[in-house]
Amino acid sequence: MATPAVGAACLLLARAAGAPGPRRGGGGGDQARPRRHQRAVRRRCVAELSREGPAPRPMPQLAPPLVPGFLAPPRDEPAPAREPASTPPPVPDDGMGDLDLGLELEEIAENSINNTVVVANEQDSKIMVGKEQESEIMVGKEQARAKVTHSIVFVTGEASPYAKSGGLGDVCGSLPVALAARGHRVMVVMPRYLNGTSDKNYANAFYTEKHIRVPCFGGDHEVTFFHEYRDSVDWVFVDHPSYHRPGNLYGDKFGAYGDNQFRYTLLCYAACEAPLVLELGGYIYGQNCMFVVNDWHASLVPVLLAAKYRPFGVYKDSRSILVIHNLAHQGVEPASTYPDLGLPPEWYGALEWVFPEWARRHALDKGEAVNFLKGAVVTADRIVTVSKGYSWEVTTAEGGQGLDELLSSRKSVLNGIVNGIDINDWNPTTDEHIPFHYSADDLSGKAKCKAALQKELGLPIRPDVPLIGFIGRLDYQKGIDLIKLIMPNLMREDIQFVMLGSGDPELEDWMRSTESNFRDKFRGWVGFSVPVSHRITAGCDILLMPSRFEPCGLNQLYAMQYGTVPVVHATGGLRDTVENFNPFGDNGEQGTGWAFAPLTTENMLWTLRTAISTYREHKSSWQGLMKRGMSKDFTWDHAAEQYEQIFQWAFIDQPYVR
Ligand SMILES: Nc1ncnc2c1ncn2[C@@H]1O[C@H](COP(=O)(O)OP(=O)(O)O[C@H]2O[C@H](CO)[C@@H](O)[C@H](O)[C@H]2O)[C@@H](O)[C@H]1O
Ligand SMILES: OC[C@H]1O[C@H](O[C@H]2[C@H](O)[C@@H](O)[C@@H](O[C@H]3[C@H](O)[C@@H](O)[C@@H](O)O[C@@H]3CO)O[C@@H]2CO)[C@H](O)[C@@H](O)[C@@H]1O
Repeated sequence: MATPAVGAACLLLARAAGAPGPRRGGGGGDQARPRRHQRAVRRRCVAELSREGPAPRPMPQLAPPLVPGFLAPPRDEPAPAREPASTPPPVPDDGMGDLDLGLELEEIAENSINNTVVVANEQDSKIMVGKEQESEIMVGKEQARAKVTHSIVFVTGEASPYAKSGGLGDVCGSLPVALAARGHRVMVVMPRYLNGTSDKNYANAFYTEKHIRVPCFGGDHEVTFFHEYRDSVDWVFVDHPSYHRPGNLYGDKFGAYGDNQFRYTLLCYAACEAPLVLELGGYIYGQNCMFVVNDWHASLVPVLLAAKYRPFGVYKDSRSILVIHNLAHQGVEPASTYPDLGLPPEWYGALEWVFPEWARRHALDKGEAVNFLKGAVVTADRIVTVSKGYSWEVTTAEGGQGLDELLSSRKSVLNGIVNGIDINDWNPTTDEHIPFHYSADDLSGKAKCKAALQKELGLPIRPDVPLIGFIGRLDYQKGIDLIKLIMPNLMREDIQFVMLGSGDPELEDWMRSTESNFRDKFRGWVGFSVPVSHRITAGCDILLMPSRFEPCGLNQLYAMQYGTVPVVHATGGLRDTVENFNPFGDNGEQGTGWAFAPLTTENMLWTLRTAISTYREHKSSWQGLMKRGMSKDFTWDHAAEQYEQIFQWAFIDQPYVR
């Protein structure tokens, strides 16, 4: 396996336009120090590594005795009071089999290799995974099982329904459930955000009585763990006062929180400890885990595994996979913050990031920074992007946001897997947020959803007018400024347009003013509302997504599932998932929407007009587009199977070590 040396990864990496930068003075502080320091410690490190290391920690057993994590406080310390629980926490399925079915723990242990349970055949598979799960995913379809199961630890800044700011929350809320349904033992570690709007979402999570002290940012910071077992997944919530604040997950109206680096450093340390210290359903997860680290918030995990655990013999048999949902957010802060992270000085090179001269703020700015995501690109055992198209784009100067050279150097371990959708949440035959249900066989409910949406929004109720929708974060990525440019032209057409989004305040204001200028045609719903997003997806005829780049995109998948025809910029996951309409295909009409390129206002307008005239003048073609989209299988099971292949490859290779 290509495991680039950290030193070799100290490239001078250009920051592409739009890539995140340090918020304080272009690197700030004493910027020369880390590099000098790094050279000195690298020399020291070589000497140290050639000496005999400390005695390895005992490997954990399948059953207790437990191996406490490094950061667990001494056992005689008083534990904080247990949060009163109205009902006892449910007993999780340990993923190791239902002992009532006749298997003894020892027998399972004998069958296990590296803590993975090898399933010989379908019959065994039913036994080994224990209780049959009543997941709704299984409705109408037998649940497929993994051939080899693992202990999987997802680490993420958000997971639906607990906390969601966008697509990352959707994926981390449903992929773990899909993997658990296939027989894996799955834990998700994320912050316990309180004092925002989501407190009630954590109501069933109970205090575990475990607390650890994280040595970083000049002190020992106590974090505690809460736990909920739901949908066969162990949802673990890391609790710390810095996660308890009004505003959204990552910032408030003044911008991103200044201490995000601290908040997600805590999360990463806690995630490394959780499998060692938490007895969930009576068992720890132990040291043979598959860490799935998502985006920059979780990116310190593979660095910690390599720098702070493996040198002491811990997590030697674990592997880590970095899942890149969006390269636009990398967690970049001034180089002077490196000592705050509690990492050995010699690991500075793994996170080192140097801005090109043009991106520096003043003549004395050396552009030195630390970059969390880069640290994971260097140290993760494998890398996954959320579509195949994006896995190529990130290796190009245009799409790599400054990490393209490094990602190219890791091509042999880089794959793309298109996201799935949670059909328990996003299903027009059962959706609890929409007023009428429908399917490809009977679309009458969709027409009723459209009328209900028009009524709800105060638009004229007209069945034949094309209703176009947009849903998304109001961010440069999503190309809303281009929608803004075509709006005067579009408003001359006999159409209706509804936008749901929040983010950039200028775009929010533009949505409000466009609504007041075109009261019979345009609605701008400023804010974040999951129910409204469902009703727009069901009620619209067309969904517009002119994203500049889109690692995967979920709204176009939801749209197709709901018979809403997507019109998208052919980029990343949008190009991978939306098939261009072709009225003259080999077997008749083909395609599920329109994917246009290049991304220009003329092209977008022209494509939208083509879609509008197809809607108006070619009703049967339109029905074909709707039905082909609705018949696509975007369920998570397919993606989950592909993730299993990545797990297998990761375990075949040696883990990252220096
Ligand atoms: N105002 C609002 N109200 C209610 N719901 C709203 C909303 N704004 C957005 N949403 C919801 O947030 C999600 C957005 O998901 P996307 O995948 O389209 O984009 P996002 O850029 O957030 O995700 C990133 O991660 C995902 C997951 O990997 C990738 O698909 C994507 O390309 C990448 O940019 C959808 O569920 C959408 O309905
Ligand atoms: O699910 C939606 C996206 O959520 C994540 O993106 C967030 C990002 O990780 C946060 O750091 C933050 O981004 C701020 C950025 O750090 C800051 O420099 C400035 O540009 O403002 C940004 C917005 O506050 O918020 C992002 C969500 O808005 C996740 O990483 C993405 O993959 C998801 O697309």
